[in-house]
Amino acid sequence: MVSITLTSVSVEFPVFNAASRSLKNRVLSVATGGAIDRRGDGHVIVRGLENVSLSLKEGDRIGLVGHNGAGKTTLLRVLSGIYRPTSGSAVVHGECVSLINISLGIDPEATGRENIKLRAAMMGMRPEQLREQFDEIAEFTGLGEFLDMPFRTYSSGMQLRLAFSTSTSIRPEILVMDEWLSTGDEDFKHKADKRLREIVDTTKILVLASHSRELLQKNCNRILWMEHGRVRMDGSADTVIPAYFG
Ligand SMILES: Nc1ncnc2c1ncn2[C@@H]1O[C@H](COP(=O)(O)OP(=O)(O)OP(=O)(O)O)[C@@H](O)[C@H]1O
Repeated sequence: MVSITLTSVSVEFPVFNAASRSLKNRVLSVATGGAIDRRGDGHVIVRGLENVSLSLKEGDRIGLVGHNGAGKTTLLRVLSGIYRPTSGSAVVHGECVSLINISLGIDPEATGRENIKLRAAMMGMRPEQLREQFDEIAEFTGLGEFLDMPFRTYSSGMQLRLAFSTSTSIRPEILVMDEWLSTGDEDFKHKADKRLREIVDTTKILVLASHSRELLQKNCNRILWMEHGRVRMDGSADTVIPAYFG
């Protein structure tokens, strides 16, 4: 059974060169950022997540919302094993793939074709699976002869096409992503939307951080509203989306 359980998870980032004297009077009345605190030893920390407990089960299509710095990326990183909680525990049952890093596995000097292989390998795709899917991935990029040019010669939209096409060729049980995947030119966006839909339909648990009401409405059935590293609201998309977007 695929599931994710977080119990009292906190993630703290020590900051060694903060102008700490000016932090004394910080109040949490501003919407952005996690809590800034000073530990007993005088060191300043930023709390990316504070005491988050969650249980995600099969069929959950979670949307993460919250202002800048609310803790969405930090939570995605905990779910995909990039960060370990400073305290508390995160237990993930199931194969989890995260699409939160557009530059994962990319070598700017290598060609597009080589980079498809590098990135696929970094995502854990097996060689025989890659051989089977390579032509389809290359075709989906729509990059034609540019696939034989070094990646550094690509525009940002072309880089995105390559990363998107490669990343979305796998079908994990748990998919953790943010909204970089939803950008690109109109032409590609249409193709990408359809591809995204297929992935969303086949994964058992989806966690998507986004500032786009439309994207969340289309893909999510449960929304977590993060604020200052805590969960402010957790409920159905119908309830939380109107509450957050106002
Ligand atoms: N490497 C780091 N060092 C110090 N503080 C960090 C680090 N990464 C994140 N933070 C802090 O943790 C808090 C949560 O950041 P996070 O990136 O999770 O926010 P977010 O909700 O993804 O924001 P956004 O919508 O802007 O992407 C912020 O206050 C941020 O300053």
